[in-house]
Amino acid sequence: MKDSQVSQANLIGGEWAASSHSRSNINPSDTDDVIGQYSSADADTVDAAVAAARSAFPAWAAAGPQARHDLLDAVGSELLARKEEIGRFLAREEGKTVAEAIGETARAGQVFKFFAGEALRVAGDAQPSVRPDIDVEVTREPVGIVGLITPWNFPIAIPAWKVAPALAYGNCVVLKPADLTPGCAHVITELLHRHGCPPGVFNLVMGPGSTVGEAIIAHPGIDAISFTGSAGVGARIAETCGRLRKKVQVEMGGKNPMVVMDDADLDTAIQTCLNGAFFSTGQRCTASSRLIVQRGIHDAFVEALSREMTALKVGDALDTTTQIGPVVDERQLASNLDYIELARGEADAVIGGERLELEKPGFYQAPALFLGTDNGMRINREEIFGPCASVIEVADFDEALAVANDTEFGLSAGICTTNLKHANTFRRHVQAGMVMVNLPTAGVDYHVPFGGRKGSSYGAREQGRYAVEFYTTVKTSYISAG
Ligand SMILES: NC(=O)C1=CN([C@@H]2O[C@H](COP(=O)(O)OP(=O)(O)OC[C@H]3O[C@@H](n4cnc5c(N)ncnc54)[C@H](OP(=O)(O)O)[C@@H]3O)[C@@H](O)[C@H]2O)C=CC1
Ligand SMILES: O=C(O)CCC(=O)C(=O)O
Repeated sequence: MKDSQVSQANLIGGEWAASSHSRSNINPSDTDDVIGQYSSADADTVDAAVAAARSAFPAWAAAGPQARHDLLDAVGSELLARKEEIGRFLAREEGKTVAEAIGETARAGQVFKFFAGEALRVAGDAQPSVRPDIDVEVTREPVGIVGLITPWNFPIAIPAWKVAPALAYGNCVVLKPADLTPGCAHVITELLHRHGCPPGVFNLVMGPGSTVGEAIIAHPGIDAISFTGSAGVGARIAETCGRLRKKVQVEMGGKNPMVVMDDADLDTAIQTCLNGAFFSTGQRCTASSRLIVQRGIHDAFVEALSREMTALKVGDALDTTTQIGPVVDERQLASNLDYIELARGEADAVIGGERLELEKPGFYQAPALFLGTDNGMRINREEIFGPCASVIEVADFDEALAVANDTEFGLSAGICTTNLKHANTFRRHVQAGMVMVNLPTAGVDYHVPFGGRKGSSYGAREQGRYAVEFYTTVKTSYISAG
């Protein structure tokens, strides 16, 4: 145990509430480094959080835009001012590189600032009625109490992009972060608390999804659920919320295609694929896991990508020379290694993919490239969520587009090409919520909608001004002079 180890509590009704159970938060780059003990909530804690949120809701819903703006703006400013310190903490907790973690922290700060502005811009509609002497007004009201369930792979940005719009539009929040990475959500909680968030408006309940998450989903006092995570859990949550008549938004996995055409600039294609497939240790729902490469460029592409991939430095997330941090935990690493073993049977060849033993005890894996694969293989159907990508060779543009769309997912899709017709046709016909031309499939802006189609997403889009659709409900009023 190190000196920096802390003991962190949940926040219920504006009070820090330690539980009798806690969980050790472990650094995946160095499993001897215990970051702290984080309280584990239970169903009673969830009850208390929901009761606090319900009693705070009328005043917060009526608080008006200035108070909401000021709170979110203050949190955003502090995240930006402290992005390096908080970013290093994120790298230590989750394992992405310091540069990526500082970038993610800045993104969380920008998200809070963006929704501070949006709190001032909640607009309605005034329309004439089709009947004489009647006015119609369409206004937006908060949904109520929202339960937010977040994953470990963006431990500060995803809580930020759910919490900030929820509060901006006048909702009260119960947040359950991933049990692997509660520390970053705790940082946001501490900032909201210190910058004067009224008691009960925001509540933090840490602990496992199987107990705390389930209690949030089932709770009759929660009006809406926003979830990001695996496809299986997301689908079950959407079904349960449908049955319970709760508003729901689920963001799940991807099997994102990156098409490389013969006319692509090879350097652009290599940098785009390296980033999209392997950066952030491949632990992004937007990662490019299927590299669909046209025959004429295939051999040069494979040669250059293999060379660049094997040169990537895997190591301690806190070492600034590291390019690929560790996998988040032993379970995810074991799952990646199982897929790599499967690839040894399915693909013609596998480059990399070994477990690495480095100086510190951590969950290190060499990036893996699967060659000579086809789109029907399991490695090309299931989300792996590690630094692993397949190459699928195709004859022409039509085949590339058909392979890109032949998946149950539809989150992000990309194409590397210098041909405007290919770029435009791909943009129009690819079945994905986000399309990238000569850019990695991962790494998105904070002020525009984020989300997918088919098995990747269900419900209204997240982020940007489109977030208003999920976090508000519309009321249509008819007014006659009488
Ligand atoms: N789309 C994305 O961004 C992400 C996708 N994934 C995918 O999911 C796989 C597994 O990762 P994992 O972290 O286990 O993803 P999960 O879907 O299990 O976790 C996401 C969040 O949901 C919670 N949760 C889990 N089970 C339930 C439940 N029954 N009811 C309510 N909440 C629940 C988790 O809690 P807790 O973890 O605390 O128990 C966590 O907060 C990855 O390998 C990857 O394929 C994972 C993370 C992000
Ligand atoms: O690619 C990004 O910038 C965001 C990815 C993301 O939200 C996720 O992996 O959950």
